[in-house]
Amino acid sequence: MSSFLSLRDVWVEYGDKIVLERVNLEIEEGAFVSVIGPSGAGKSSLLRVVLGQDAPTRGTITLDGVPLKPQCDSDRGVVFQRYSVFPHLTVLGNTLFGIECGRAPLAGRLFGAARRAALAEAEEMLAAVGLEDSLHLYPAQMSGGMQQRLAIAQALIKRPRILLLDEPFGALDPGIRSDMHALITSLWSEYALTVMMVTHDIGEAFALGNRVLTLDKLRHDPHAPNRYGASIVYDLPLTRKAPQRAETRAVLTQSA
Ligand SMILES: Nc1ncnc2c1ncn2[C@@H]1O[C@H](COP(=O)(O)OP(=O)(O)OP(=O)(O)O)[C@@H](O)[C@H]1O
Repeated sequence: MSSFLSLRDVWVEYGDKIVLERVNLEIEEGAFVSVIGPSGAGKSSLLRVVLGQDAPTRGTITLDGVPLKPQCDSDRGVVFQRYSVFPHLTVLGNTLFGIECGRAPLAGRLFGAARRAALAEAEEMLAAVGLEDSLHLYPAQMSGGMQQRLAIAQALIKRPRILLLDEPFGALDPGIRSDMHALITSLWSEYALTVMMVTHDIGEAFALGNRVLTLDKLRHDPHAPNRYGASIVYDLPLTRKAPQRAETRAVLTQSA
């Protein structure tokens, strides 16, 4: 039986450069997987193939036993290090846009009762990330932490089953980072997410994940540095569990 997300013999190559080779990975639903490794090891490349932004050059990726489509879809949401929000839309507009794109792909706009329902949904999601008092602000009027909260709301509004995080807190100050750690832990449980997070911060990897993967090259050829790619060299299961819903409610209320 295949697990929730399954990578079998996945390779990522750019021309003659092998970035990832023979990546085999089984991820259970509800896991929080942190991915660490040296710069250039292929962490973001791994995330991109799971997101469907790039297709692996070899191998297969399945979600619930079904091959992943090589395109982004609502099963997968993503948050990058740099703000991926639209500067010309307010907080509410940014969040609503995600719903309208999904439900009215041609017009890009909902009307009447459908729009009112979408607004209520957007407001609820923004409350969950602690932005209920900032609905009418534009991104330029907000701190980096608030912009990342908005980016998380945008990713979650499509109700993805997998949340992909690429250095999501890398640009934030330490105090704000720890608030964001509490928030993401709460959302992991509250929305029953499977999370895959790339980070350079080993402390963050172990603090947030319940499984830590290290990507690195097992083989090096100093005369041909592109010849071998990285694979998973360590795969550490941790005993950390997603918090209970009652606990997350308390954190969400505090961070609001
Ligand atoms: N589109 C591309 N075309 C060619 N090479 C690429 C492309 N994308 C990534 N690479 C190369 O693949 C390698 C892995 O890049 P990737 O960004 O996945 O690594 P990373 O582990 O996330 O690095 P970092 O920690 O520095 O962000 C790098 O050598 C990079 O230059």
